[in-house]
Amino acid sequence: MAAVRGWLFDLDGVLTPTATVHMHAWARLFTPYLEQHGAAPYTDADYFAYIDGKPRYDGVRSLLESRDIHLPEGEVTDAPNQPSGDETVRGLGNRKNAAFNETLAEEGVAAYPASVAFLDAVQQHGCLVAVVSSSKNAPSVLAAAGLADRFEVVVDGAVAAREGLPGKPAPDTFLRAAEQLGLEPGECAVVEDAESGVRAGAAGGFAHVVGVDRGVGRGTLERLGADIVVDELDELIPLLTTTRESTA
Ligand SMILES: O=P(O)(O)OC[C@H]1O[C@@H](O)[C@H](O)[C@@H](O)[C@@H]1O
Repeated sequence: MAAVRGWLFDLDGVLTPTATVHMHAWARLFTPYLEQHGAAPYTDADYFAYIDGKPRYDGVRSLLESRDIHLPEGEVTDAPNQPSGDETVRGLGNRKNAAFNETLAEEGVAAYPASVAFLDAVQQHGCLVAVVSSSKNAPSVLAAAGLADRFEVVVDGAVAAREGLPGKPAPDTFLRAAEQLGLEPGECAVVEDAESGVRAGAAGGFAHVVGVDRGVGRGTLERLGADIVVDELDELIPLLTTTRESTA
């Protein structure tokens, strides 16, 4: 860890507890939808396997494919409340997003204290930091959590769409963040809680992939490529002790 000069953090589930907000919003979409369509019921395991960490419409498509349901893509402007039978992938994604924003506005966001402690520590050790999130809501979540000014670089879902970067599990968004920090992938560590995110980190040739176990499970995170798994990020602070010398 001493040679790491840049930390590339996922947001939802790593810095803020918003993976849970996303998870509930997806359940609000898919529980009634799958029931109405006579498909196998939606479970939390579906979220981890098919949706977690992926860009919004990739998550919709991936879950529907698991039930052998194939819908037209539609347009980003498709209404969230399309009538039954006329739904599109994008309309369903927009329905989930409305549910997400409703909860965010009602409940607000407080960052994980241990993650903020780790962020403080890596910055004190002279490392550069970026957020790499599939979410187009990343800027509003960062602002709500009081973290908007803490990162040199933010590569979120909107940046990825604008630049045509494939989303996680492809490594491209992490690689772009390293490039924007002016660092090689081998000088950066990726921090992720989602299966798709750990896969992306493992595919990118980074110095370390840190898994944060928020429900996926230590064994799965390790199998997919995490070389360290923690329950909370402040467990890593003692490993940073020599970083300042090596980056000076
Ligand atoms: O719909 P958004 O906010 O652009 O986010 C897409 C995805 O963003 C990821 O960060 C979350 O882990 C996923 O659960 C979410 O579905």
